[in-house]
Amino acid sequence: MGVVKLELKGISKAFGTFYANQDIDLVVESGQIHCLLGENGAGKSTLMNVLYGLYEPTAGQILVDDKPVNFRGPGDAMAAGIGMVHQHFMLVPVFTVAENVALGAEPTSFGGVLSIEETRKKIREISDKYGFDVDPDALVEDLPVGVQQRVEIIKALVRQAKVLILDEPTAVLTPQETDELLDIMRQLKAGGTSIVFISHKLREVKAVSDVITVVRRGKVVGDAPPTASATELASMMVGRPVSLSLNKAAAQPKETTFVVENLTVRAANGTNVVDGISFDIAQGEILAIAGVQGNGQTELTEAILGIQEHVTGSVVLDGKQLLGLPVKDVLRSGVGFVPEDRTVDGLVGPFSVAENLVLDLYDQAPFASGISMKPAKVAEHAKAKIEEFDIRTPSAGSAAGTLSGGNQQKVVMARELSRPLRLFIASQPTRGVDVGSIEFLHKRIVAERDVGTPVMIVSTELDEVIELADRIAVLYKGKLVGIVPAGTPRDTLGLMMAGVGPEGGSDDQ
Ligand SMILES: Nc1ncnc2c1ncn2[C@@H]1O[C@H](COP(=O)(O)OP(=O)(O)OP(=O)(O)O)[C@@H](O)[C@H]1O
Repeated sequence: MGVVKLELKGISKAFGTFYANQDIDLVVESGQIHCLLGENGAGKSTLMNVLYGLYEPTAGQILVDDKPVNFRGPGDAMAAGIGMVHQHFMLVPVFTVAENVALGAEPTSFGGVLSIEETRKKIREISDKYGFDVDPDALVEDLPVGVQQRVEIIKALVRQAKVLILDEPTAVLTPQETDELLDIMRQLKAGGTSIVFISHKLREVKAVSDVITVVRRGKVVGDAPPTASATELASMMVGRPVSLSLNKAAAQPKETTFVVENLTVRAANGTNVVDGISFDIAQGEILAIAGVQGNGQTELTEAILGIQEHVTGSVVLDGKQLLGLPVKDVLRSGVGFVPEDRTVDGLVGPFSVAENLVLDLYDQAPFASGISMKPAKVAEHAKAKIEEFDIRTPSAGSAAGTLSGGNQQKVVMARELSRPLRLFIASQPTRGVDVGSIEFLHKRIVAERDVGTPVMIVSTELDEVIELADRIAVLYKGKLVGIVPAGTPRDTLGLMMAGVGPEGGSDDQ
């Protein structure tokens, strides 16, 4: 027996005196894809954590098939037929798919522990039914992200989930993996599974949702049909009209001050993950590096920053060779850097928002004099940046790690864009950020260009590349397929991302 109807009634969740959810009513009908749409920090993940038994609500009730339930943990939620796939997967990399699926299965949740043999059989059944194409004997660490995500979905389905919560599942996927996931969601729905889907990408939301509930600042604003336009949805979630296109002025490039020549990064297995790359960026110009994730982007930016080993070639900024310098000296040369994974490299989670906003500057004027820090200056700076970048945080003293994903991203962007820069490098600058804040951050990046900073954007989002770039360099298997001007047709860029040069020749060997 599965869940037919799931109802949240008057759910509130407070952290201290701050209410992340306030009196939320939501009904998820059987076999529907129900989207939750809302700004960063609106309270979507918090609500899902309440529904999955991770947080106890401060007030309100959850009803499964009209009966009140009380979840004391995810085990209870699973037993009631609710499954959740988190953004950061909870898989053991060195185990096989079947071992991961069998792991931690609670006997009561589906009427008995499964043997590995039974688990493999079930995985095959589910995989065939929904077209998952997952091998139960594959090692998880060998699987692409998109397939690992399917393993998480299988885990939930083996535990007989009838309601599946997917919290920003496409944030980590390539465009092709995203299309495949949307297809899987449609198949699951056809099989009677309901899905609560969280995404900031309006195109996806409109493509798969049956109903869209918009939340703002912890409260439900209302429902919208998937036929609503992207602009309507955006303004409903933000509470003001949002412009979805940037309309930036043409670049006025000046002197070329950043030059990369023949940059090569050799991996432990002897292959070149970055293979003889050369490009330059002028002051007042944005070069976007496009490409499918995993084609050398991470290694390229890390090589420039001085984090990678086995790097050869040349990286010159303002006439100075950066290769071989410690990271600290690279940053002190005026390089602003937004890493692709903010939780690992961008923030110190237990530190406050205010401290994170001065991470590279805490020992310099005006935030320090001699060896003593000036807390009043740090607080003043935080107040200004929180306002300017619209960082939704209970206070400047809150630990950065407790902020919502999109707001953590805004902290990193605010910090890096708030000092005099000679070069700005941002990887996935708007990952997990809502449409209203994307509008702001994109304008801010263009403003940095317009004060004369060379800007390098690395993005797997073609929309973002097209929006921001003055020139576009496409990376494929560690090599540059070509550097083309802004305005190059999307189809040409798509082909280049698959390794086909701008003139039509294949760069694949
Ligand atoms: N464990 C926690 N402790 C304190 N505050 C928290 C905690 N978890 C969330 N919050 C606060 O609750 C608010 C809502 O966060 P939540 O993660 O639910 O937002 P969201 O809508 O999922 O945002 P995003 O789109 O950026 O992921 C945030 O302002 C955050 O600071």
